[in-house]
Order: sequence, then structure tokens, then C-alpha cells
Amino acid sequence: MGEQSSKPYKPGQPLKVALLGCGTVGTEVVRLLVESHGDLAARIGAPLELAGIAIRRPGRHRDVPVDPDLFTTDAAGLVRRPDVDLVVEVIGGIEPARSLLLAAMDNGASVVTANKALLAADGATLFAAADRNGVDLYYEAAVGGAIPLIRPLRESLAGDRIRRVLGIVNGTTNYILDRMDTSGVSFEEALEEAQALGYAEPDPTADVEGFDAAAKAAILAGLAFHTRVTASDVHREGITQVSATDVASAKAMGCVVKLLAIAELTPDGKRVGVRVHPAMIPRTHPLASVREAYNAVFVESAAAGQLMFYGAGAGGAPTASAVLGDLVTVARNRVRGHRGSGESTYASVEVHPMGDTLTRYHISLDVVDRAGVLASVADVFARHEVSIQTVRQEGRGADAQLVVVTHQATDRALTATVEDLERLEVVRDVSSVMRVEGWGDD
Ligand SMILES: NC(=O)C1=CN([C@@H]2O[C@H](COP(=O)(O)OP(=O)(O)OC[C@H]3O[C@@H](n4cnc5c(N)ncnc54)[C@H](O)[C@@H]3O)[C@@H](O)[C@H]2O)C=CC1
Ligand SMILES: N[C@@H](CC=O)C(=O)O
Ligand code: NA
Repeated sequence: MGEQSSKPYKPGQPLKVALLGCGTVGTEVVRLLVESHGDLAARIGAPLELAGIAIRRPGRHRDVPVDPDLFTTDAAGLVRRPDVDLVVEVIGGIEPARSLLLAAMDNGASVVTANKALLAADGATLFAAADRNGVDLYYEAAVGGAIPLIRPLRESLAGDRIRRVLGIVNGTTNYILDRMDTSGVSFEEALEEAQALGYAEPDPTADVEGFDAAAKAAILAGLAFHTRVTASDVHREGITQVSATDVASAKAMGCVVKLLAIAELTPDGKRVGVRVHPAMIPRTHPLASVREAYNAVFVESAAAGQLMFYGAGAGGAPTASAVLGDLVTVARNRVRGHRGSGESTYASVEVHPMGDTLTRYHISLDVVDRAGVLASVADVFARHEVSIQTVRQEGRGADAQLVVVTHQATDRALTATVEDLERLEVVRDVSSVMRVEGWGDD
């Protein structure tokens, strides 16, 4: 705090806001700006005034209560206007969003963005531009939608030592898995519903292949451990391989499948492992009750213990709430002539490889039903030094199945075990392999 921003506020003047993008989130940002105009002015100490709204398709009907002359297809011109104080970016993607934000900051504007893909790919360039220009860069909407998560990590917990962050950070995939679990709808149907509800990214591959959750995990890990983590540091698996069989296997075990994001320090505190993958969790686990597009994140720290953040992780209005919260903050900073805290990456913690990470697996095997099968299967586990916690046989004859749950082992050993099981003559098919979290000793 305390640095002078590069574009001083003139008392009595409104703060001019440029909005980039007017889709699911942008529309709701405009609505809140217009509906709460008087309250926002009172909270900030100056009114906010829309300077322009950059759009891509001018002919399209937009249900927003503003003067149509505010719309422009010249986003680059808008962010360079001398009267623009604050820029809100809700376009998404890397380019042109990055160039627009850099130009905005070089023009002395503070920025608010919901763009986790950009922050996780190249946050360093953006934060450097914010520092260079003495402006704010806020991004509460980028992780967990409406849930206050960035600010608690960046500010409230800045005096503590965080050990682990674990949660559900993608609304679309949680919605799909929830619908598959509770209503038995297909993956494709559930995805279409999530798109219609405004939860999915413009390209839903970003959601279902885990890219969106990986970007959010990188942002959370960087904040939690005061280091720089990019999306490419995150081990990522999406939910496209999760089958109805996996969901049924989870049900039979008293579990539910969730796409989890986990960032944790190794016990010596020297490395951080960051991963996104589907996992079975017991139905009694608090994350199992996170339904539809809701998100929830647990933070475990040395002094505070366990904290849980829960709320709407996606959707136009919830995301706009977080954007407006940031907008009020950067506007207040501008009025008072200072900036908020920037990035904290002093720790430079190394990334822990996924192969060395301790996880546990649930494996369903379709097996030949004869004496000695269990021994051959157990031998494969023993050869890789993977300890079995439970094993049970289901069905008989052609339907015989072995369901194995392991104790924790390195992910490398578990992967090699599954590869060898697939080669075993008595194993007809490895029908389901999934990591297990939140069960017993982890
Ligand atoms: N929808 C959600 O639930 C959430 C979205 N976000 C993030 O918010 C951002 C926006 O997401 P949505 O509103 O859902 O996407 P959207 O696809 O509904 O809206 C993006 C808008 O930007 C416009 N656009 C694209 N290129 C442009 C350009 N060069 N100039 C001007 N406009 C341009 C598009 O035409 C579209 O109307 C993304 O970064 C997304 O990851 C973050 C949290 C939740
Ligand atoms: N597509 C994202 C939107 C919010 O970040 C999600 O589904 O969570
Ligand atoms: Na948030």
C-alpha cells in the first residue's frame, strides 16, 4: 500500500470504466453497475461511469440497460483513451486480452479481470506491468466465481503458513458429475445443460479436460505458497474419461466422483505439488455435498487450522459480484491515491513431480473366476510395493469382478501396477481406475 497510482484522481470527478466483453459475465457487470449506481458511488466516494463497452459482434441484441452508443468494436482504442481510469476484462482467453490489459495499465488504468487462463499462463507479465505503472490488478472472479478466495489468501492469511489447498474449483464439471450421479443423465446431456446455464467456458474443452481447474489451481498455489506457479506446472486430468461404470463403482463404495484441485507442500516445505484430477471421495466428506455448479475450497494452515470457502463458482451474476467487489476496491484505491498489495513470489518453491506424489487408487478388474486369481493380482501389487487396503469379489463366473482399494503409494508405482494388471492373463479388463481422496489415512 501507499504507492502513488500513475493517473491521479481529480476530486469531484466520476471514475471512467471501460468494459471489455459483454457476454455472460459482462452483461451482469453492466446490470449491477447501473442498478447499484448510487450505492457504489457512496461506497467508493466517487461515481463510476461507463466510458465504453468493447464487443466483438456489433449486430447482436444485448439485453443491457445502457446507451447503445457506448458499444464499440475498437477495444484497443477504448483502453488507450486518456479519460479511462479502470478497465474490466471479461473477454477471456490469452489474446487479445493480454495485449489489451497491458495497454490499459501502460495507459495508467487499474484493471479487474476474471481471466484465469491468462493469469495462469502469463501472470508474471501482467503483474510486472501493474508494478511498473503503479496500478492495481485484481482478479477475485478468476477463482471460485463469487466466493471470496483470492483476497483471503492474499490478505487475511498473509501472516500464516498454508500447507494445503484442496477443493472443487470448476462449476461445469461439478454440475456434470453431479447430474451423472443423481439423475443418471449422460455426460453430453449434462454438459449441454451447464452451457445453457452460463457455467461453461466459450470452449467447454477448457472445463471438461481440466484446463480451467488447472489454471485456477496454479493461481491458488502461487498465492498460498508465495511462489510462481503456471498452468503448465499442474498435473491435469479432466473428466472425459469418467464413465458411467466409474460413477457406479463409486456409488457401490459409498463414494462420489468429483474433479479435485489439490495444491500441497511436501513435508519438508521445499516443493509444491499441484494436481487436478477426478477422484472418488466418501459421501460423508464435506466436498461430497457440493452439488451442481457450486465450488468449495479447503485451506489448511499452520495457525488457522482448516478453513472452508463455499459458494457459487460459476454463472453470470455470481461472477459479476466478484468483479464488482474488485471494481469497488480498485476505485477506492484510485480515489485515495494508493494501490493494493501486489504479487508475493519470494519463496520460489520448486514443483513436486506427480510421479512422486502419494495417492491411493480404486481399481475394478473384470477377472476370470478361478482359484489363484486373487494371488496373481496381489502379486502385481506386491511387486510394485503397493499395499492393498481392501479387496472384494463381486459377481461370479463371467461377471466376476475384483475391487481393490490401495493404501497410499507413489503415483508412479500405482500407474505401473495398473499397466501390469492390464497385461495379466487372468484379468479380462481393467474396468475402472480412479484415485481416492479423503478416505482414512490421507
Ligand atoms: N461464465 C462464468 O461462470 C465465469 C466466467 N469467468 C471468466 O470470465 C470471462 C468471460 O466469461 P463469459 O462471460 O462466460 O464468456 P462469454 O463467451 O459469454 O463472453 C465473452 C464475450 O467477449 C466477447 N469478445 C471476444 N473477443 C472480444 C474482443 N476482441 N473484443 C470485445 N469483445 C470480445 C465475446 O463476443 C463474448 O460476448 C472469461 O475469462 C471466463 O473464464 C470467470 C468465472 C466464471
Ligand atoms: N467455466 C467455469 C466458469 C467459472 O470459472 C466453471 O465452470 O467453473
Ligand atoms: Na472468487
